[in-house]
Amino acid sequence: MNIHEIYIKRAIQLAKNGLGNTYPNPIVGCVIVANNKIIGEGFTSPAGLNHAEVNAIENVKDKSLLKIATLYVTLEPCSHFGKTPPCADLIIKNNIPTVVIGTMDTNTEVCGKGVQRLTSAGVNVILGTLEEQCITSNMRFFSVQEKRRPYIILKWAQTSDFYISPEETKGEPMPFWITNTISRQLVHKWRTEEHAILVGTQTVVSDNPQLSARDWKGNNPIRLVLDASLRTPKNLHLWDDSTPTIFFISDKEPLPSEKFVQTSFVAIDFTLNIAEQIIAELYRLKIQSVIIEGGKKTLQSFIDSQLWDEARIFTSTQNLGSGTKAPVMRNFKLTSQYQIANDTVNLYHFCE
Ligand SMILES: NC(=O)C1=CN([C@@H]2O[C@H](COP(=O)(O)OP(=O)(O)OC[C@H]3O[C@@H](n4cnc5c(N)ncnc54)[C@H](OP(=O)(O)O)[C@@H]3O)[C@@H](O)[C@H]2O)C=CC1
Ligand SMILES: Nc1c(N[C@@H]2O[C@H](COP(=O)(O)O)[C@@H](O)[C@H]2O)[nH]c(=O)[nH]c1=O
Ligand SMILES: [Zn+2]
Repeated sequence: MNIHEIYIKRAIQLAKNGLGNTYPNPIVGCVIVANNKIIGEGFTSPAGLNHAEVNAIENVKDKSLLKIATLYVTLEPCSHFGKTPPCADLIIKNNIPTVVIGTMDTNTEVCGKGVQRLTSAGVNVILGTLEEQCITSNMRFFSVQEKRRPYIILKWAQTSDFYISPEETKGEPMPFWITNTISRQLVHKWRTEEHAILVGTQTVVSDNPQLSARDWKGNNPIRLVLDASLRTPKNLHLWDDSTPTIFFISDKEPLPSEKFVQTSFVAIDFTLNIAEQIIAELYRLKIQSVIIEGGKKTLQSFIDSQLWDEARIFTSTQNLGSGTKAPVMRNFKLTSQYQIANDTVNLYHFCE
């Protein structure tokens, strides 16, 4: 690894601190180096607040060092007035002579313009250090830019004989836990990282899920529910209006007359491909990622439509013998595997 790669790698680590807090902005990390020492570091603050470069520059104690410093940043500095002024201008104003950039910003408002602004002010710009890793660190943002859809993660828990739940039981709806409590806490961490979370109607009716990240520090994702005929009983958690929630309902159904603050409704045609329609709607809403947590029919709709990027599957050691079968995977490659006590986590990526 050369010296530029070492500092960009550190900037990638910093960027990850912003995961789940910056939507709809990308996550960016920035490191400022002078005399072979890091003199400032920063990462993107929540949307509307400081970009990574601003935080890194603000964190430099001795600002006189900026005129001999190199600024490392994972994504091309912005050049437009969004909710904050352009970072390229701030770099120029502080007379930073060299900027090393991981990857270009494909957002049309920025693409190339940040670099152009810097070079025309005489800044020495070095492009493309650890480019692939910088793109991967912002896979949600780049999915929206390039594929014009959110990054899609499938997640489920199955028994060793491939069931995701037992036969329907009567009584209060609640989840049947297959995984251990540590695995479930990891799922809450994952929820804080994604922009939205989706489940199908039967999961809501059977499990009464909350879909919150209550066992981890961070933001709750936007809850998305499939509910063609609005058959979810009104006493279930998803109607509690406690967090932004979107019900996907049939375009043949009337919209509910009740007033909500954080709950809204989107009509789709349930006779057509629902995965495609949901994803198009999420793109329109500028949602950068979605974790789909079941059930079988909903997950299978996305698998069969080849609309997913990652699948995170827990397998426990218990057997159920009967119940709802796990979805059947297609177009995948196994990319990693690890244990959480008795649970095995397999990570798959989509491949054509
Ligand atoms: N172990 C685990 O990780 C998980 C287990 N589960 C379990 O899975 C079970 C539920 O799974 P499952 O029965 O498959 O149900 P789903 O939760 O996937 O919901 C299915 C319903 O969603 C709507 N829907 C989903 N996909 C489509 C489509 N392509 N076209 C039209 N409508 C669609 C339909 O609603 P409608 O009928 O209203 O028209 C359908 O009946 C529960 O027992 C739950 O406990 C659930 C999540 C995770
Ligand atoms: N049963 C099962 C899962 N089930 C998923 O978690 C949802 C419940 O979420 P919440 O109400 O927020 O705790 C449930 O509806 C289903 O989507 N998840 C897992 O990690 N392991 C498990 O064994
Ligand atoms: Zn900026």
